[in-house]
Amino acid sequence: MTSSQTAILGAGVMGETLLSGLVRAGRRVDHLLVGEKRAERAAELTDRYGVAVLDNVEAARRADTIALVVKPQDMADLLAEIAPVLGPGKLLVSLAAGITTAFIESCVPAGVAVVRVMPNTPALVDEGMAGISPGSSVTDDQLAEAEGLLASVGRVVRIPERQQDAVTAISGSGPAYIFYVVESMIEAGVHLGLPRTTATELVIQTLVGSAKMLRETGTHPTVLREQVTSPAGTTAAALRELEVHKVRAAFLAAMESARDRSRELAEGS
Ligand SMILES: NC(=O)C1=CN([C@@H]2O[C@H](COP(=O)(O)OP(=O)(O)OC[C@H]3O[C@@H](n4cnc5c(N)ncnc54)[C@H](O)[C@@H]3O)[C@@H](O)[C@H]2O)C=CC1
Ligand SMILES: O=C(O)[C@@H]1CCC=N1
Repeated sequence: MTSSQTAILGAGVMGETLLSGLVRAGRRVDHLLVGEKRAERAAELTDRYGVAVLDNVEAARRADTIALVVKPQDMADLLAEIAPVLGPGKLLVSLAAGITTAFIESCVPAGVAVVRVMPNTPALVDEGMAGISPGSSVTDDQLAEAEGLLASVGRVVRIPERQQDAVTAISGSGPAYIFYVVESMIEAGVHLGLPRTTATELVIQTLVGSAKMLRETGTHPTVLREQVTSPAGTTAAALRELEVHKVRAAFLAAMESARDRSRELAEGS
């Protein structure tokens, strides 16, 4: 376990997800620092984890690895604030959608290592999926350090940075699409007359079971779907309606839109 200090600047949903994962993974709380603009949120995190909350500049000065977990729109101001205490040897790990390593490098002194990551919220239960890409001056050890932060809360894949907007659209935003499908199926169950608690249990266990089949059998989803679809049966009737309502096309359009929005965030809008 590393003995160096890690700072998390911006401790909202994703910042706390990373913080809690590092704590669960056995990272010593006195090796973790938090910078958080909202005082009441900072107090909440100190209460919950016993972690020290400092101002951003002090946290960035003390830490070797600095996770940037503010909204993309807040990134330029945060970098301007901490740039004076950055220099070679510091590692910045950005979790922000859209923001490129080139942009971050342009805001900080030369020689600062920058790694771009796109995580997702299932990291909260150690089932996260993260895509990770190094900037222009990252050593193997620094990339491994950044990878280790995310590996403590799930899986990590190294990807070329040009794929980050697509990764954001698929796995970064992905849990929201799954939760949306789950909500829709529960509502449908209620519509069909099931008690809400029953519908909820049926849908969640079906989701978990299906996910486990995908992972454990390694069978292609098309084959698994065909196995459920009896000739002239109930599933075929349902799938025909999904095709009529262009659900597959809607998923493609939705993810293209997320990819495009990630690109726009890079331009500060
Ligand atoms: N929520 C998610 O599922 C995912 C979020 N992300 C990325 O993580 C980043 C954060 O997103 P969320 O946690 O959802 O947003 P959030 O709004 O919950 O958290 C952002 C936090 O940053 C704090 N903050 C803002 N400016 C600050 C500053 N200058 N210094 C210190 N703290 C500051 C805010 O008070 C807030 O607590 C975004 O860039 C987003 O693109 C990436 C993948 C998934
Ligand atoms: O919605 C967003 O912009 C962030 C990035 C990926 C998931 N949540």
